[in-house]
Amino acid sequence: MISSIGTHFLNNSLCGFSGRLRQSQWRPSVVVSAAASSNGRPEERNVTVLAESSLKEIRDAAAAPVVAVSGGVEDVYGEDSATEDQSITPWSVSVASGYTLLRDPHFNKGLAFAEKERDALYLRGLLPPVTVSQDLQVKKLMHNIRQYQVPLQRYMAMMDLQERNERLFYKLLIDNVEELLPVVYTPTVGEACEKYGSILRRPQGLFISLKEKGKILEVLKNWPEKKIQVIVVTDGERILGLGDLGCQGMGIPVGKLSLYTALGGIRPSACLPVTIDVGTNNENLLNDEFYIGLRQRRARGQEYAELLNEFMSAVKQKYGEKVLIQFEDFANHNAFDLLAKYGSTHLVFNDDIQGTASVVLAGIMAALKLVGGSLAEQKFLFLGAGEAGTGIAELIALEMSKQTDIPLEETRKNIWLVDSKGLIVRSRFKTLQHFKKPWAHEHEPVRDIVDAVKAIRPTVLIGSSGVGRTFTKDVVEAMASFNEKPVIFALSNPTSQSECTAEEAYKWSKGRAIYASGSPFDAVTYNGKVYVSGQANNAYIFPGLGLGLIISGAIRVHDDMLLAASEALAAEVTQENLDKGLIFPPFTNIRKISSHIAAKVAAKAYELGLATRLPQPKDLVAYAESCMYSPSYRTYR
Ligand SMILES: NC(=O)C1=CN([C@@H]2O[C@H](COP(=O)(O)OP(=O)(O)OC[C@H]3O[C@@H](n4cnc5c(N)ncnc54)[C@H](OP(=O)(O)O)[C@@H]3O)[C@@H](O)[C@H]2O)C=CC1
Ligand SMILES: CC(=O)C(=O)O
Ligand SMILES: [Mg+2]
Repeated sequence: MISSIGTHFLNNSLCGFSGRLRQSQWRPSVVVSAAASSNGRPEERNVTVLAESSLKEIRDAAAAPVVAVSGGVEDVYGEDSATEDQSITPWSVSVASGYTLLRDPHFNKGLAFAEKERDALYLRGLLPPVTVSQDLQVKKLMHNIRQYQVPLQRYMAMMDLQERNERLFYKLLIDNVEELLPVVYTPTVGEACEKYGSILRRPQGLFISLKEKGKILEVLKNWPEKKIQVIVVTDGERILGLGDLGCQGMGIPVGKLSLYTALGGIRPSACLPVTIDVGTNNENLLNDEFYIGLRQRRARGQEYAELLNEFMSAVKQKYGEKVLIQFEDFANHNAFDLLAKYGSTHLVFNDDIQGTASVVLAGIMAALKLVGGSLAEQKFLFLGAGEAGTGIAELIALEMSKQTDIPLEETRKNIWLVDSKGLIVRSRFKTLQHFKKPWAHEHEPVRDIVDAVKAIRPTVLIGSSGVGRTFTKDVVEAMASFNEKPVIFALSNPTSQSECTAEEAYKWSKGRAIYASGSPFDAVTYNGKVYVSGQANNAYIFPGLGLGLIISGAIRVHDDMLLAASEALAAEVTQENLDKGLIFPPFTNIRKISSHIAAKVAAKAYELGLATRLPQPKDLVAYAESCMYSPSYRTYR
């Protein structure tokens, strides 16, 4: 009898292989199995699962004559076939039962192991007598987490759970998404990254530093999972609005990928968080004895480009063409170039540029139902002209152009941006970074945001500067002076960097603002009325977008997919939401929303000829739903 825990590994296994093979030529990814012997105890037997690429080598080697040096039966370890001066691998055979099973986060169920499972899997005595349901475990954990007053303690409790019992972690997160999103994601993940060195217990994700140059493919092979579908990678240089956190940025890919699973239904084992460590220019970290990254200033230029290139090539070699690589929180001087460079060779997506654009466009589409008028009739002003600002601006201009047939160069003229030097105008053209140049319109220089608001008279004001409290009372009052319903997005994260709070937006606009923020704010009561603000965060988009790319087998990301995602998200905003002033649907329905986004994105991939999973499923929403990971416990034989 083979333990069910091992069976899924067995499908592709190469049982009983014998042959001569150098140790370095093969590497089993998993060694698992329990087979009952006559006395009913598990008999350890090795079953190896080999990477596809290794199979040919193995078959070739198997065909070669066998020369065993130490006698005995030829075995699957290669031990017998190694010469005495060759080193061999001390394979450890683990049986996923008993004590080991309780410590395996993929299979552990804690007190939810049923009586039969406790017998079959040698758990008797290792657990107290009570058997509980997963729902009761969720209830207990929520009770425990609510006891922590400090958000970082809640974050650590969640990370501990993820390391202890993965399915329970995802069930908890999915069932309590509104309450726990701010714990595993912004704002708390920001604080976690700042203190990552001190709070780190077990490293999560894959760290690839300059030390691994020339060996990145080998490093990827160290990751225990082989079938990766989504990678979120950062180099830690622009973590939220907190700046350069170096290697400690790992909290971001880990957090984003937990949302890929919880909100988008991507299997956890298919997700790989990566931090590329090329040093940090953060003096505090360089002088911090607990800092976990390379203690050197950031590599730039060729050294940086070569490491990234090696990473991108290794990923494609190891996981194939269809692995989605999400760039996250790179500084803008690298982000745009990486997206341009790898956009034509890999399935890449920059969340800060593209995901943010898609979510904000969705929010604007919904806001227009409250404000009235078409997209092309709006005038936009941004504070912040980096990845988020120019990414959103470009997608809005594209959508306007599609809606009106007016050329893109013309629709861009409805959109103005302010950076740290003031309004982006034609006279600054020569000195502007390339991504700002399309926005350099004719206008006299304007230094401050408040003056820019008065000069441009936007209907929509968007904060993407990473600097908190920059939408002052004067700014919001100016917006409210010429807009019946001023639309204000304060996108910067975490909460400390928000351009203005929800309370400030409602109070200073006398309750007339339509407001959304990157990090969540509690409902606000103003003049006896309760205002609920939406969360304008790319977390609405990337999980569904990623699911859509995966289920269609897309090989490239296209702007039209971002527009499709925006439309799908905007369509989920109900009249009831709008009546409360909400321009985003509640996160409680996010898995349903993600399946709709995925379906629209996949449909677009098929339409554009970028899908490889054929034939196209008839009902893409139902197909997307059927592909989503469920965190409910499985029954073990
Ligand atoms: N809600 C969401 O989903 C998302 C939110 N964000 C948030 O947006 C913020 C910015 O991110 P990103 O665009 O990637 O960052 P970038 O560094 O690419 O861009 C920041 C921009 O803000 C400008 N800026 C900085 N300080 C000021 C200031 N005092 N006054 C005016 N402009 C200023 C910079 O000007 P200059 O170019 O002159 O230096 C730059 O143009 C971050 O806080 C991030 O967390 C990002 C992605 C998604
Ligand atoms: C949300 C996000 O991606 C950011 O703040 O960078
Ligand atoms: Mg980001």
